[in-house]
Amino acid sequence: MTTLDQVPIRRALVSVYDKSGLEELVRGLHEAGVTLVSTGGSAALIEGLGIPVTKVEDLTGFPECLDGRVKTLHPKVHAGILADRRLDSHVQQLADLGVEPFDLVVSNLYPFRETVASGATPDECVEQIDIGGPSMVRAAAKNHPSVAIVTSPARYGEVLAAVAAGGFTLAQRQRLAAEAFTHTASYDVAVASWMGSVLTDTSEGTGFPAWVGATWEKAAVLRYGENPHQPAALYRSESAPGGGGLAGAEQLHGKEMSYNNYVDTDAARRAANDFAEPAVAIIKHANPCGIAVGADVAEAHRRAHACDPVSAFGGVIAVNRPVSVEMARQVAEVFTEVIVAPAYEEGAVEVLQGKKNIRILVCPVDEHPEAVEFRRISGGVLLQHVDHVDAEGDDPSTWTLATGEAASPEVLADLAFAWKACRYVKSNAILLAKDGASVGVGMGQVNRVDSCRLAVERAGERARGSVAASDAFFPFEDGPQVLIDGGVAAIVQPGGSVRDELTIEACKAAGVTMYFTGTRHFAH
Ligand SMILES: NC(=O)c1ncn([C@@H]2O[C@H](COP(=O)(O)O)[C@@H](O)[C@H]2O)c1NC=O
Repeated sequence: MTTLDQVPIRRALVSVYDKSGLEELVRGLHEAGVTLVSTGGSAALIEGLGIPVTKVEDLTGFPECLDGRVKTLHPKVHAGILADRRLDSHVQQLADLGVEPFDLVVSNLYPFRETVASGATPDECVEQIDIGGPSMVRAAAKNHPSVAIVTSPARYGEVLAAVAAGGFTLAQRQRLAAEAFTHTASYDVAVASWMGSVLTDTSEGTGFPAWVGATWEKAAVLRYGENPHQPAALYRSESAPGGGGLAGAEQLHGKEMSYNNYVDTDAARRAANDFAEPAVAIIKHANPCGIAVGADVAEAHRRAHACDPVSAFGGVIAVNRPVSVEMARQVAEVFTEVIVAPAYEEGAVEVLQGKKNIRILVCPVDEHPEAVEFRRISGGVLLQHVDHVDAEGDDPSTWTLATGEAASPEVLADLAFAWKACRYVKSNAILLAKDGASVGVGMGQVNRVDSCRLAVERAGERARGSVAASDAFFPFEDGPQVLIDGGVAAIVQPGGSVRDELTIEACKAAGVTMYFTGTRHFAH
């Protein structure tokens, strides 16, 4: 079979919902002598420009009908798109049938995602499921050896350049075809996801639909992955609520973000953004080495940093309010890999830019944080609801006093802070806090007593009079005993061990208050 490298563009089918850039495109096509065929709204726009255009209904002899549900779904259109002009038999059949071939199809689809996001009714959403558009796009993409398909207004400049150059090359048509199938595949995933979870419940009451699809668009190739021998890239979710999140953050300064920077920054944002008051989290290797709230961000940062200044070196900082100049000055004193904030007050970025290497990111606090998280395992993926604050058992008024005197409002506030903060620490997690700031963190140990030792050791003298939170129950009294010996005044933990009595006895003997939350906050 012969290969058609360049196919001159003489006849184009135009049917676009997004009409941006259409005027320049059709003017350019017309000036280059390209014949235009088009659907209702697109044809009206072209006609309005004084450019000759054949309406699809005049081509087919069949009116657009059913409120636009049937426009291009006609053999005269689809035979013109699908004829493989490398085959004499196809060329002959077109001639016999009196069908003229198309060299170019320009189409983009009804705004289904946007309609769903607007809170439209199911009927309105269904009406925005494009049928004729994807059929044309897929047909032209399949037949890329003969036809060029363009789905993005961003490509219109290339179309005009190709027309002038004698047509798209085969390699260009292949790339456009791949882009077109991405366009329709991503569209269909959005439709199928909505149908299987919003329109109807395919989860059989479990809350997890029978099928889950997601589409991701390459945003950047990273220098490398977790280690230099691992190639890596960043892909952006095409269905993320608001389309933002960390993957959509704007970088104002500094070296390119690395794979590990993204992982740590994600952990940092998650920790800082869950607090209502000004909060700062400093993360190393996905664990907080300091987390604190304050009257303002500068105070929160000072206190978070003070938790473990040694580990904060080379850390990633997230803050849930605009960075002030005062905070920027403090941050600039310490080697910091990344700072991420919803905004920067005037002058703050300039102060931070004094440090050549710090990566400065702007990323709004997510209005609708993702409710479900995925974790890949070999051959599959695990889904779970994100462990957001306000889980049952997070409100101190629901806690049970297991032993000791009821905590004063100040101590209770510290316990509530510690309980909230410890969920951002990898298990087994023990977090010591005082006055709304962590003072010692024991993370990621394979037994809870070692996490207690680590937290107390890191807190040093500050352990005395602090409060402790444990992300899960104590299986034995050895862990709590370490905390008691370190001078901890009160403990909060889920409770629920068969040996809770031993832990209660140890606290009682030391006069230490202990609350049970009934909720666990493992983070693996
Ligand atoms: N039904 C059809 O035959 C049909 N053919 C093309 N469309 C869509 O109609 C839109 C363009 O319509 P108009 O040119 O009338 O503004 C495009 O988004 C295109 O994908 C159709 N609409 C829906 O399925």
